[in-house]
Amino acid sequence: MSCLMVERCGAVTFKWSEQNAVRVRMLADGRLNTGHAGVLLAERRGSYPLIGLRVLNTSSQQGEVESGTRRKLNRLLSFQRFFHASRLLRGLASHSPGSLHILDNDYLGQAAHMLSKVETWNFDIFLFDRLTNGNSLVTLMCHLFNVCDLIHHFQLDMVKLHRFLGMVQDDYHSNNPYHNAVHAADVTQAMYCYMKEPRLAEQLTPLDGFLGLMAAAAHDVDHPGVNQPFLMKTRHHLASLYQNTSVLESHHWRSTVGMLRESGLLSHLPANISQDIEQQLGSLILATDISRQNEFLVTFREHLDNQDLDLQLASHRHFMLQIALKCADVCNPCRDWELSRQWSERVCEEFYRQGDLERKLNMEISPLCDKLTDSVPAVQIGFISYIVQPLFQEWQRFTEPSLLSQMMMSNLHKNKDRWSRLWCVHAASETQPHSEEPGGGGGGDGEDIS
Ligand SMILES: Nc1ncnc2c1ncn2[C@@H]1O[C@@H]2COP(=O)(O)O[C@H]2[C@H]1O
Repeated sequence: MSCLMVERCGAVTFKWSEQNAVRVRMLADGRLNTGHAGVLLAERRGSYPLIGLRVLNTSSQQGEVESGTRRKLNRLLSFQRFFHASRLLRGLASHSPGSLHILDNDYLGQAAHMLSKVETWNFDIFLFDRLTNGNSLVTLMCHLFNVCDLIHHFQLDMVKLHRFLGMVQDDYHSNNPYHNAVHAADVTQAMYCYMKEPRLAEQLTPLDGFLGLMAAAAHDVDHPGVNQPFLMKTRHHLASLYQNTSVLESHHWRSTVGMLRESGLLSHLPANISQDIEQQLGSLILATDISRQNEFLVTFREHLDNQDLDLQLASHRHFMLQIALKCADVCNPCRDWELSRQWSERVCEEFYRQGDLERKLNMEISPLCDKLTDSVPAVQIGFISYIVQPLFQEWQRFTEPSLLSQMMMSNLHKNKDRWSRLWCVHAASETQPHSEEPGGGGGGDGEDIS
């Protein structure tokens, strides 16, 4: 028992202890300088380029940036790769098949108990992540693939599946407060709940189930923790690669395709099938671009008004998978308050970090990213009002309405009221008479939210 505890603590310590973190970072920097990691990682990920954040020299107005900041920026997008490589070199890959063995039986028992209720809306993904020692995404996906009979249906090789899921989980940045593997697991759990909605479940094929879960798990992989406008204004090479259009989503998709090919997960399928899967995954992941919210909402509303959704048509099922994934991606305000509040704080923390970076670089601070003026309650009220509520109103109509969608709407209203009360308290405590009005949403992406 004590031996197990030491190993378990060791695993956690490796991830979080500042001392070890510094060591890993120094290793990362060393490799960055010698270029060894570039070689090593290029071998591991042949399909897409190593990311280096080139925010420097973007504008003469920005002036000189001190070298410490320069180093930090270089790390912003590449650290995960170096971190992962260093773990591989030391045989510490978190997704090794035996990784759960270092957990107490007690923890495993509780995690298994949670999985037996995976379709419940108050599933606590933060607790599940702790119980699985940070392996929530891999553990959840393996479980869902089993219960949906996808392993048997697609004759998947379990080793390859585990390897693929491990790569996906590891390529999320654990130092992002919001866009990390726990968010991916949360979206996957929500997606599963939505695919279980009677109106959808009756019609979905195994391929739909496979695509829905895979897209949810991978939809934000390798997210750098800053948004598209930031990548554009800093002239990041991904922005030029994807011509300033769905830059992050395109990267999430192409990264997923790279990992699929590298793991060989679909290599036993005919080429036309695996190509179709890659394309459909792309269409699903690209639909999560929040700047396309209005486009999807209008089409969804039209279908509902005309009552012309025919879920026996593959194209209509695909559209509903896109909508379900979009709902899952922004469903955190529909969760119970305690879960919802944590996501709200995390997403705002990520916005504020971007804002702090922009301030440091003498750049204009992006909407919602200024911790001095954009309070969490104000950001939440705007996001709920302009993004979440309009989408979930239509989703509720689609489900005719189901118990789940009624519960989500009830949570949404309660959470909005609670943020409104908190906003009043916050506004009253502000000394300046011109405290901000609640508004905006969606992470300052300049999205169309009319
Ligand atoms: N609780 C929240 N408050 C504000 N914005 C959010 C919240 N949850 C999600 N978002 C935004 O919704 C966006 C959905 O797409 P992204 O993952 O690119 O980035 C996400 C965030 O910018």
